[in-house]
Amino acid sequence: MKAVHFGAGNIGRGFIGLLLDQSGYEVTFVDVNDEVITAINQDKSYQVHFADDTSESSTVRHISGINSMKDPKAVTNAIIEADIVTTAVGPNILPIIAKAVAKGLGERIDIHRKPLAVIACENMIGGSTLLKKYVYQEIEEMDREGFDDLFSFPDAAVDRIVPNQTNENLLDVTVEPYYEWVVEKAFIQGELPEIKGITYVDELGPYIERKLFTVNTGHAATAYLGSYLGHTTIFEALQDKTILDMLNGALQESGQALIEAYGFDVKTHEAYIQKIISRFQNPHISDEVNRVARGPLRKLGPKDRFVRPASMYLEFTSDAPKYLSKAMAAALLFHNQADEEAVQLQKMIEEKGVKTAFTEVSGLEQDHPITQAVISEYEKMN
Ligand SMILES: NC(=O)c1ccc[n+]([C@@H]2O[C@H](COP(=O)([O-])OP(=O)(O)OC[C@H]3O[C@@H](n4cnc5c(N)ncnc54)[C@H](O)[C@@H]3O)[C@@H](O)[C@H]2O)c1
Ligand SMILES: O=P(O)(O)OC[C@@H](O)[C@@H](O)[C@H](O)[C@H](O)CO
Repeated sequence: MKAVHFGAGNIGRGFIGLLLDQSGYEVTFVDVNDEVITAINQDKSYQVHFADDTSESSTVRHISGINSMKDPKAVTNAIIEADIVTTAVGPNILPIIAKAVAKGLGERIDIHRKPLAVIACENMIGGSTLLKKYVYQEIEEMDREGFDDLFSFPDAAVDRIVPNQTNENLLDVTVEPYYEWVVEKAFIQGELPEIKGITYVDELGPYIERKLFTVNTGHAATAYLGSYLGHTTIFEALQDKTILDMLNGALQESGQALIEAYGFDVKTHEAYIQKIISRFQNPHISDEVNRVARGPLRKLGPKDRFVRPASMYLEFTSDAPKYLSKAMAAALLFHNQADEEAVQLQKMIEEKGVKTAFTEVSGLEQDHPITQAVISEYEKMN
């Protein structure tokens, strides 16, 4: 069996590539990082190390790489032969890879009619659905029916902390042992891909929102508050009791919103929260605040990890959530010259004022209770 995976980065190598290899797939990584692709083709294997007391590792073999900038035809050919296509490139890159996916699927359909699932493994709601939208923008109207018959874009939730890192061997990657990969099976054409570690569900909504609004809400809150208070790593930030308390507060707020929306069991959800906090406190992982805080414009967006759970919270209470608001204020105070979105956000704040900048990014009105709470926290913190 053959898999094409876009994005040979942290999650690509440390999670999706590993599980595909363990499930018997030959994995072709597609990336624009020439150093990584060259190393994949030279070494033909790499090690995934698990960050715990055991220090165990797993070898990923049967891999090859394509630099999509240098050899787009090879990407098309790989998609023609693929039994599954996956991505882990980041939400902003989906419109870019859509062209290559559309080309590959378009040529594939002329050659054979085997169904294919394309699964975007990104931290967002509806990642595969969005990729499908971009792919369909690249094809002729008359080709859509053929695509609908054969190709599915099941949405997914992926969870495994893989920090940025430098290792002696470029391709090796250290990951936390925990993982979860949930895929919506409803619209998959043909047989469900057999991949060790995937949980197929009928409806992804509760799973992706629980993951994004607990793991990523908590992670981002820790990162922005950590950055504000001068910490460098997530582990270090959580040694600070003020931040740990705020993290707990934010996860209680998003937790109440999730329990109200999806009827999760209160005790089970509390255990989920505590498990996640303990994952953030893994002493074997050094995860930089700047990685977790990356892309504040995306993270403050209407459907993302702060605004959406805060809005859900407000639906059943009369007050804006205090801790989520503090975390959003800290996001507005996030400075990192190496992060394009952070630079852009600070420029917006400087030019338009913080309130207008926040409303433009979050999609909330100026007089919305969440806007008011965030700006009031910002003024206290600035
Ligand atoms: N790292 C984690 O802990 C983690 C966990 C769960 C989900 N995710 C999600 O996985 C996705 C990837 O995150 P990551 O941490 O692996 O990032 P990363 O930066 O380590 O990897 C992204 C890779 O995509 C490649 N890329 C960029 N443009 C490309 C293009 N046009 N075509 C092909 N490849 C391209 C980059 O060169 C890089 O190798 C994101 O959506 C992230 O939210 C990350
Ligand atoms: O990847 P992002 O930028 O959406 O979020 C940063 C981290 O919170 C994220 O990568 C987590 O490590 C991951 O989602 C854990 O499953």
